[in-house]
Amino acid sequence: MKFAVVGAGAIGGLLGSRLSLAGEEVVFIARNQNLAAIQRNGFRLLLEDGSELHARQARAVQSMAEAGPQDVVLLTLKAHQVSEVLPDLRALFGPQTLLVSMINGLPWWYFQKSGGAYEGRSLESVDPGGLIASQIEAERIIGSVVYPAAELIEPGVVRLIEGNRFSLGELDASLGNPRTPRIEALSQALMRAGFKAPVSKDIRSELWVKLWGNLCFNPISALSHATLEDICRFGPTRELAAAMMAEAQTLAEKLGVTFKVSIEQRIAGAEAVGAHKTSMLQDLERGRALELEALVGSVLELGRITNTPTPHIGAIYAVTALLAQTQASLNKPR
Ligand SMILES: NC(=O)C1=CN([C@@H]2O[C@H](COP(=O)(O)OP(=O)(O)OC[C@H]3O[C@@H](n4cnc5c(N)ncnc54)[C@H](OP(=O)(O)O)[C@@H]3O)[C@@H](O)[C@H]2O)C=CC1
Ligand SMILES: CC(C)(CO)C(=O)C(=O)O
Repeated sequence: MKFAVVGAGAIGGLLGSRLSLAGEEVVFIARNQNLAAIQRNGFRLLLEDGSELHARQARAVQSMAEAGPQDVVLLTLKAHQVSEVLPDLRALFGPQTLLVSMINGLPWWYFQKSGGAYEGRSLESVDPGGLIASQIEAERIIGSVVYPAAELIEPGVVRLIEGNRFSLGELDASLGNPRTPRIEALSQALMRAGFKAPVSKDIRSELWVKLWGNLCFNPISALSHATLEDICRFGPTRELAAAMMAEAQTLAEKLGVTFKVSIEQRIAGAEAVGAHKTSMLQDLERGRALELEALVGSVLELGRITNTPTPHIGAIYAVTALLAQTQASLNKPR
């Protein structure tokens, strides 16, 4: 299969390098030093056991028009970066091209093909004016939940910290056939590349269990510079995280989401990850934009839509948004 990886960073690099080594035809859409490094030396993947894989055959181009139509587009950008690639993205689309959204947080497509009371509604917090939804047909989209932790440690080099699972789901799985031929083929390709790629009957509920942790641990870590372990072991922040998760669970259940684990179990899972900095803290420390709207702003938006009080989430959002604003002004070229 022909794969284009749009976002040749930690997650995109992990996926693209292993797919390339498994014999798939992979092209990274990259830029700047990352583009030069991949063109010069392919993509290197450092595994948890210290071993290394080297995807020498992987191509990298800056222009999506140069890459041309693909079988699958893996969208592995940060949530706030999606809108900037829209003008060129359609060059990758053929009539049957799939787009797999491999991004943390509530996605722009959340209410597309959902069959619920909010069918087709766009989320202003992550897709202002519905621009993304207008450029990417819902029929192309496969939802995914990203579980591995990885880091782009230098251009063209990704270090895998832990994990190898990417859940997949048709957006209308709950309305019809969750195991379509196209999602089965995608799952098989990812499994041939060494990943776990289960096909979910309810990708939105699985997405929420991941988001349940991200919406609290990521902003709290950015505000405190603490790791997941620190946050879970310090009583007041453990209680704050639990309060935020309870608010989120109330509003999500109004939307038909089912949580298969308890708040305490989810917190225990985060604590088990250990002394790991969340991606939001890593972005803050590197002076990069934060995925605050996708992880927290979008949840507040759903709270308003469902008329659910979210005081703890709102308070943490306010302070983190100010932090992001302050950081942006400090990073502006003088
Ligand atoms: N890393 C992790 O451990 C985890 C990440 N996730 C999620 O996965 C998603 C991807 O995260 P991650 O891989 O860490 O992010 P990275 O920042 O490592 O990768 C994003 C890549 O996209 C590139 N990019 C951004 N805009 C463009 C553009 N217009 N044209 C070409 N390239 C572009 C960036 O290049 P440049 O550097 O030049 O900006 C960067 O290489 C996020 O939603 C994240 O929250 C989920 C679980 C864990
Ligand atoms: C790595 C992990 C799971 C920690 O919350 C994550 O999703 C993130 O950092 O964004």
